[in-house]
Amino acid sequence: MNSQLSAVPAVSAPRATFEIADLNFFYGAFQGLKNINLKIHEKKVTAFIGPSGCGKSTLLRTLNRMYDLYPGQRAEGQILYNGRNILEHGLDVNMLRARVGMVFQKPTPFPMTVYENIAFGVRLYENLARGEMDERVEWALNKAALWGEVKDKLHKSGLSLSGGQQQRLCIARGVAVKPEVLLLDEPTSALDPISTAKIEELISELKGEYTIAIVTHNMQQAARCSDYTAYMYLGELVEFGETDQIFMNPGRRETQDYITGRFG
Ligand SMILES: Nc1ncnc2c1ncn2[C@@H]1O[C@H](COP(=O)(O)OP(=O)(O)OP(=O)(O)O)[C@@H](O)[C@H]1O
Repeated sequence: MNSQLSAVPAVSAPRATFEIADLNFFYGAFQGLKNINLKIHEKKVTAFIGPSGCGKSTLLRTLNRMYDLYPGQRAEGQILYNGRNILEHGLDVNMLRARVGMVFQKPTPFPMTVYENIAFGVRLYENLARGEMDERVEWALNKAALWGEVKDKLHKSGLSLSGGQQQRLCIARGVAVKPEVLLLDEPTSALDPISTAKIEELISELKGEYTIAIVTHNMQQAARCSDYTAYMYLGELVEFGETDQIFMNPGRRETQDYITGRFG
């Protein structure tokens, strides 16, 4: 008998891109997030779900300190990103936002050409020769599954594209600076079903290379696109786990009520 043990592949825990510990967030005197503890896993999609006003966008906006732009908003606690607490004073927020890109609910192309929408952000961080910039623009538009539709319109205004194309242009703009993380805040809520399907396909493709966090109101979208799901309610994280488990076998009654539409 062959006594040699067959090789068992090692199952390693996924690496966390962000480790959020005891995070509290305040809009002036109002507390928008309460003691959040959560890991966002590397090269996976994490969906934030929960009823309106529960703090999903607030949580997303802490991950690249977008809230810094608004007076009176502040975060306390710790968000470790590559071993560093990004909530610390003195952090270079521009560098953070280059590593952690964001796409908003409403497509927000700059009032510039398709080409410039992408080149503009790249120029903030890199000094590329014209040919290299052309390559980067094509690469980013390909990543966002948009190149075929716009390659003959590179010098037309980004605002002349359809809503779904504009949103993919915003994703291309985010990807062009080669971030590590993409934060998507309800990226398809303003789009028709065909554009929504394209963005969902894109999310599945991008997750091989990027850590993605997505806020969505669409339960099917969370179930289709994400690997992990966080259910939030009134500023608290109620339940977090693998998406299959959260949807098929939630541990908390509140989570089940929400995902089955019995909430409220
Ligand atoms: N600028 C602000 N000033 C004060 N309170 C705010 C501000 N933005 C959000 N809030 C409050 O913080 C809480 C969380 O809001 P947030 O936008 O994160 O919720 P959400 O879960 O993303 O909601 P929705 O699904 O409706 O977008 C809400 O009670 C909201 O009213």
